Amino acid sequence: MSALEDTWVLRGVAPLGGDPTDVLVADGRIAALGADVATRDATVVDGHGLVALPGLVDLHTHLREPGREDAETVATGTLAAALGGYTAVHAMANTSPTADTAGVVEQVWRLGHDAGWCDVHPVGAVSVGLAGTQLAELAAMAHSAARVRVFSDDGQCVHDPVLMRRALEYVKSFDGVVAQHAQEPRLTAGAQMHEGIVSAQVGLAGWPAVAEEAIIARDVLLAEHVGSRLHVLHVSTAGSVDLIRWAKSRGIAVTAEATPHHLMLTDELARTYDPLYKVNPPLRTAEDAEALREGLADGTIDTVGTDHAPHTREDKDCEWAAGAFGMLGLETALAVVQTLMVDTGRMTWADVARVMSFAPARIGRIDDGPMAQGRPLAVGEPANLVLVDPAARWTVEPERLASLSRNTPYGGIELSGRVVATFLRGRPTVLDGRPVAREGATR
Ligand SMILES: NC(=O)N[C@@H](CC(=O)O)C(=O)O
Ligand SMILES: [Zn+2]
Ligand SMILES: [Zn+2]
Repeated sequence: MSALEDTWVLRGVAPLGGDPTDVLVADGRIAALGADVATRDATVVDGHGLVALPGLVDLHTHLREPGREDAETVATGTLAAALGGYTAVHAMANTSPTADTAGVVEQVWRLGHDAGWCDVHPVGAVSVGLAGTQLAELAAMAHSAARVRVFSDDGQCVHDPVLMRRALEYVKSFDGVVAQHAQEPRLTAGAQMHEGIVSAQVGLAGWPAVAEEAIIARDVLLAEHVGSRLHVLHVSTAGSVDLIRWAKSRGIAVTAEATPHHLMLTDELARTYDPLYKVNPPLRTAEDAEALREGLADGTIDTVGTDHAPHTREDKDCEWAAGAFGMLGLETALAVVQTLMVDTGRMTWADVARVMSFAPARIGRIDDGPMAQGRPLAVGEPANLVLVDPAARWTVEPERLASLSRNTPYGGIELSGRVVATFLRGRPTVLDGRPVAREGATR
């Protein structure tokens, strides 16, 4: 690569929404910050009016490869991630075969590396085949080339308390974390949507809030008992936020995630009977969504995770009960967060960097070493950056998304904030809102 290609000046950008400055990117790192940095041999990006954030990190992405390459591949999902401002994603283990061995996690890691859009950190399954009975080879995955630190049966709840306890104990030896999909299976058998007034009116089987809250209550106590790290995925109820607030006040090592869709959307959408709005956990009430926004703003909720869950048309263009659970998220997450939290004055851009980059990188233990993510925008740090135009307003058009699937719940909705550029260790993956393929990358 010539100097021209790997030296960049980002003119007049606002790091974390602060005072405008120039950023010099050279040799994959932030080489200088300040007014009028040298431009010789550099490509200049006019960044006036743009906010610079550390590259976003998702702790909760479904890439569907191996097994469901008709819904998403590592290449298409990570392209969607780059366009959404992400420089790293954690790929959930509910693939086919399950990512429950060193071999499968290394395969996913390598596919991500070869595609080159962003770093892919595989999540390892907690139990063999996500079956919830036998512990998977956690240490082998941790010590593989993929260096797995996050373990989850996401899609399924680790409902056996003994298995959950063993997993929490086991991951301590390599500073891992168990990420729980909190869903009591007996209380949610056959459930289709949130249990409440709307489910009664539309006649769909309900998924009660207590089915989530009971597992969170149990798991924070288990995490306290064994002195291990617990991460709660896709928190969806006001009661869950209260439980996590309580656990944190006791000093329990729990972190929690909210998804963009649980922050923005409610169970009223089930009245459409369109399975586009069918997701696990289900969209809840307006009061629950407000409690999540409050918890995100006050730090009870640590991260926004997309739970990007691509599904094919065949799995979504059907009646509600037959539809698959899940919705897309990578290309819209930052705009949803800006629209709900920044434009309303509830969060600053520094807060956005915290919940979408610093905290998820720290939880996943990828904030260290040459591949470090979620680092401050400072001289010497790896140049993982996203430039956002906060003044842009756009209407989500499902057909224009890079994901192989089309199941976004935001089609036709106007959001604010567009990703203009994404840099992965000094190399642009997105410029002018369009993908920039790396030479020799797989497609
Ligand atoms: N969220 C969903 O509704 N679906 C996810 C699984 C999960 O995150 O539980 C999927 O893999 O499709
Ligand atoms: Zn889940
Ligand atoms: Zn998920």
